[in-house]
Amino acid sequence: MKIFTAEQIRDCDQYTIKNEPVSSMQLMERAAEACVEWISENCNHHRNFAIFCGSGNNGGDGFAIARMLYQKGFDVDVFTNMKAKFSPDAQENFRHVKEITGISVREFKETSGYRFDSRTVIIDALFGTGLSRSLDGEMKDLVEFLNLQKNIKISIDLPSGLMADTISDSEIFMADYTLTFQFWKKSFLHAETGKFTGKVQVLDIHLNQDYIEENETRDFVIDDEVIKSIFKIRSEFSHKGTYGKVNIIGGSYGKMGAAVLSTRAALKAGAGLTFTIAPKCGYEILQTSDPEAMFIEGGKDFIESFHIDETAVCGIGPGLGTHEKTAEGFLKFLKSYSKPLILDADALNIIAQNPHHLNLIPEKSIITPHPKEFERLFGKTENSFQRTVLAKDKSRELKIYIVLKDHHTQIITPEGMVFYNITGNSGLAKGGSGDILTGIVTSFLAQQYTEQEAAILGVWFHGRAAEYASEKHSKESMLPSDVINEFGNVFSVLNDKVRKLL
Ligand SMILES: NC(=O)C1=CN([C@@H]2O[C@H](COP(=O)(O)OP(=O)(O)OC[C@H]3O[C@@H](n4cnc5c(N)ncnc54)[C@H](O)[C@@H]3O)[C@@H](O)[C@H]2O)[C@@H](O)CC1
Ligand SMILES: Nc1ncnc2c1ncn2[C@@H]1O[C@H](COP(=O)(O)OP(=O)(O)O)[C@@H](O)[C@H]1O
Ligand SMILES: [K+]
Repeated sequence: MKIFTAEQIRDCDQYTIKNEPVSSMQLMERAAEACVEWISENCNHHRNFAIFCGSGNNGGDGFAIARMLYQKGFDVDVFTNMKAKFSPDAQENFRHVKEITGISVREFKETSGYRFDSRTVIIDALFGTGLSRSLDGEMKDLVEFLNLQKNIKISIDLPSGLMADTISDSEIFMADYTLTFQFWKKSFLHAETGKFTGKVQVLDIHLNQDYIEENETRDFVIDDEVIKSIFKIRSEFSHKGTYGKVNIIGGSYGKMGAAVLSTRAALKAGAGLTFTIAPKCGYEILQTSDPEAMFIEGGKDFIESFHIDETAVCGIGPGLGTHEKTAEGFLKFLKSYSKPLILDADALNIIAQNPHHLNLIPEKSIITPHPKEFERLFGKTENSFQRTVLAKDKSRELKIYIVLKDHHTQIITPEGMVFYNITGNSGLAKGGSGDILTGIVTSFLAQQYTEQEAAILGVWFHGRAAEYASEKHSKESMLPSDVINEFGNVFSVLNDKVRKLL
């Protein structure tokens, strides 16, 4: 799914109005209907709604939602600034609300005296994509006050105060759910701003497909369509050679688990042949834990020699350690190797020891830093938006793919495209999760996916397996091994998605 800027979304609305054609009032009606449908399907314990409406079209949505919820039998109270200069569509919808005697309309300033009982849901329709500056005065106070209430809160399109594309220092409405129209907004996907949205639900309001297809963006969300276009069904006329050779290179005394997890992830993600290059101290551990993989000794307690089969795809770093002999061997290997690599963890920490080492990374390699590793490699940035900008510069400069790991991991391509992942959860916030990702991506690259495809599919796959694992074990208790055990279920669903049905 494309991520558009607030400006592009406004253009898309206008294009739809002109070319569908549909009146702007009808489009607002469609947006409000989509919200009310979601609310009535999902709100099982609440009958009262306190709806806060601004003067622009977001407020217009709020008035229309108020009317529709009332017609469905819910109790509705509307809060607004009755003397505001409303947009024409908001004015029209406000008029309809005033005609309904069962809906009480109050001034914003009456909010503090209102009884927010526990059955009341607060709906925020104050500002949407039209927000142009930080909230101040009455609106700031109002959002501050609403944020103190314990009630369930739903934002329409965007939490008020949040900009669609950038970070701001505004007071921002803290939603439990955000019902957003048609597209993910970039700010939902970054930590500093995404924390205000709660669970995001994208509602299709049928904006014009021609506009969506023809207008360019460099930012995308990895949705089912993207995954379906990448995933390839395994051919029956195939053999282990068809699915490539993987070399997982990692492990050191005390950190052999990382190599075990990475190797097992590569195996279970479908690679044809998997080898683990690890120090001798890990021989028995690896051969017992992952008997399907072959062991190659790379040192005694840590890896010193990186003798690699040129026909293999290499994932280097999990549990590798940064012993000076390991670093020496790794850097020597990098100097003589030109095929794309997957580099993670200590492989990145060794590279980060000297900025000149960055140029040793073979073109088209995939590096998978978490924010701290990214900072060690490329320096500090002010916030995560700036980090993405820097990652785009570095991807282009070094001609590599950067998998910037986060709650919404980003895959950044040398061409400047950013793919945001929306699978996964905080159950992955545990040592070992990243090692699995390295195994998956290495496995997919060996299976003849391109670098871009392997990174996108791998990150999505890792997150989806984590979702299945958390359903069974909870986010707290699930272990990286549980995530690996869900790979089969992810593949089953993937195969069903792309299989031709009779
Ligand atoms: N026809 C359309 O274009 C559609 C628009 N929709 C809704 O319309 C919204 C966008 O509507 P608008 O463009 O009217 O914008 P908003 O409703 O977000 O509000 C913008 C208004 O607030 C003012 N404003 C901006 N920042 C402010 C601040 N910090 N303090 C006080 N006032 C401020 C602006 O001058 C403008 O009058 C979307 O988010 C969506 O909810 C939907 O109804 C779908 C269809
Ligand atoms: N809160 C979270 N939500 C979604 N994914 C997460 C979260 N926390 C961690 N992850 C994912 O888990 C992995 C952690 O990787 P990393 O920090 O390298 O772990 P380790 O090196 O300990 O295995 C990354 O893929 C990251 O995106
Ligand atoms: K809003």
